[in-house]
Amino acid sequence: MPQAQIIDGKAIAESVRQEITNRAAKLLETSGKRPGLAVVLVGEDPASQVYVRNKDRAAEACGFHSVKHTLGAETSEADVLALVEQLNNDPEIHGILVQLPLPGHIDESKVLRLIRPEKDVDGFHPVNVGLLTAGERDSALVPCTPAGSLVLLKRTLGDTLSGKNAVVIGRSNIVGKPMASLLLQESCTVTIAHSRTRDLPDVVRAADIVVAAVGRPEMIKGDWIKPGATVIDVGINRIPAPELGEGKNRLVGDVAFNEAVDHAGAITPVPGGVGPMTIAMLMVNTLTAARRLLGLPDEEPLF
Ligand SMILES: NC(=O)C1=CN([C@@H]2O[C@H](COP(=O)(O)OP(=O)(O)OC[C@H]3O[C@@H](n4cnc5c(N)ncnc54)[C@H](OP(=O)(O)O)[C@@H]3O)[C@@H](O)[C@H]2O)C=CC1
Ligand SMILES: Nc1nc(=O)c2c([nH]1)NC[C@@H]1CN(c3ccc(C(=O)N[C@@H](CCC(=O)O)C(=O)O)cc3)C=[N+]21
Repeated sequence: MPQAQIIDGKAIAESVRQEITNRAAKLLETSGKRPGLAVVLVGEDPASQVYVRNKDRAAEACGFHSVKHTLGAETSEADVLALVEQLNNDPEIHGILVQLPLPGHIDESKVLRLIRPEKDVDGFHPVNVGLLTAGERDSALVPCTPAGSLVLLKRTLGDTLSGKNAVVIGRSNIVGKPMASLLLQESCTVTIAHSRTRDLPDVVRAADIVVAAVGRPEMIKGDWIKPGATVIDVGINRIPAPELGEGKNRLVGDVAFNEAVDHAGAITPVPGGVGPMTIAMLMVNTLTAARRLLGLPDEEPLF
């Protein structure tokens, strides 16, 4: 079995961001408007700070108007809701993202439901979840990580997803469930696995496409992968890396990459796979939201 093709999420994300930069420049030319993205970070979670910084930088690089609101961990729920309301009504802002997780004293779903669906560039609002589930993907805003994972699958497999067995491991609202929706709409036969699934290795062995979104480092072993299957590893886990020095850690995915490369036909690396795509698809959603709020038709979808 030849070693798996490594799916270069970094390069594909860069090509998507380039396309968005071009489209935003044209929008500026024709309408004098820049897409506006507001990212809200509450608390000091280090990983969230990295992601929010990446998002802010990507938006700037795409020529967007980008605003970062950083609030202290003790900020009241009322203050967060008031900021969301202010952003809902800000004509310069077309996309709002409230970085998760929020501190425990704040009701996440209350905050997410307050975001105007048209500005919900995470695609977490029930209106967008409903549109996606109902198959009205073209009028929804689709969650960035599942959308990015689908772009990687299509760039790797072309339009051959129909009829393939797909196993999504994980059923979260931000990855697993919307990922399963997207794969179903591509006419895959979709299995959603979770912590109560029995005989998980055998379930995974039946899959032509595996999407791992569990949050457990290197849980999915190489011999769980059907020879030639395509593996999308969403997991981002920081594990101690003493070889890099005292107290150092490194990123690994949910898949035991070094084993899986000997079984898979194609696989995403961590880092450099799904992560950059999440950022790229946030740019896509922000431009889409801006055009719709400006009363302009959607452009050619990227997936
Ligand atoms: N690259 C990117 O852009 C992004 C990466 N991530 C990463 O993806 C991973 C998943 O995140 P998220 O979707 O928020 O997941 P959650 O932590 O919300 O949920 C984890 C899911 O995995 C399932 N699970 C846990 N243990 C097992 C097990 N032993 N066997 C099978 N299923 C199991 C859980 O099952 P149950 O429902 O039964 O509890 C749950 O559905 C994390 O590592 C996160 O960092 C997340 C978002 C974006
Ligand atoms: N409202 C909300 N929306 C999100 O989309 C959201 C969120 N909250 N909370 C957390 C998760 C996680 N997430 C990532 C974004 C970028 C990388 C990313 O850029 N990863 C790089 C590495 C970055 C690093 O160095 O850690 C890579 O995988 O190559 C990873 C993970 C978005 N999330």
